[in-house]
Amino acid sequence: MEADFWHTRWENAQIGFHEGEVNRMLAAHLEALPIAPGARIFLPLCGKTRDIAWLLSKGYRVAGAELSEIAVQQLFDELPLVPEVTQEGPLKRYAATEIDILVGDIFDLTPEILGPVDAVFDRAALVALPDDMRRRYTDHIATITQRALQLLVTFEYDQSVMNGPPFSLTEVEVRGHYSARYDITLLEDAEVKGGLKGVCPASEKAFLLLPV
Ligand SMILES: C[S@@+](CC[C@H](N)C(=O)[O-])C[C@H]1O[C@@H](n2cnc3c(N)ncnc32)[C@H](O)[C@@H]1O
Repeated sequence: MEADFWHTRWENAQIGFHEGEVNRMLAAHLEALPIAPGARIFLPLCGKTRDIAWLLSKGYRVAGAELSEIAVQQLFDELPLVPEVTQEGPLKRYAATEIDILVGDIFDLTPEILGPVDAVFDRAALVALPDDMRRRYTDHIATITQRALQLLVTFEYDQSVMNGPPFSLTEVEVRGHYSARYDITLLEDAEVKGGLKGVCPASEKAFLLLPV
């Protein structure tokens, strides 16, 4: 997806992907992550997800990356927190106590700008990207996080019935992207109640990726 696609979605408040409450897979499986209290968790393509508020309330530190400044302004308004905003090369950093969100193209994010992270929570990030961007994205995530462990949430459905995003990913494709770098465990495979976008039978999967 091109940047304009996402900017337009945020400008027009077409954000059906936004859950408005903590993601069920995150709440169910956070305890499966071998991380210490206060760990720093990175949410790529974070939008204004309420997962951030939930993780902060559990005592974790949060980092995020998001293209849309509208999304990030709404995120801080809704937390509510007043950010300090600084420019870091092509990115902006919105920072407050225990939270840093880098605003701009995630492919401009470097390990130095991101800083060390202990885990990645990928919900609606890998599946938001078309096939030709996914290989670049998975390589980049592994690089900028120095192969931090991941909790990854994906959807699988008949792609001929509906167009993405979110795009359908099979377990084989997830393994194709990540098995050279991580041991992969399928934690849960659950039917999406009512179907994806209320129309398409789908399953939602949670994977734990531990660096090898
Ligand atoms: C499907 S939404 C998911 C948002 C969030 N993870 C959630 O669960 O609500 C994908 C988000 O990725 C952002 N995005 C898309 N391409 C991006 C890029 N290259 N760099 C940073 N963010 C990007 C979009 O603006 C959008 O907010």
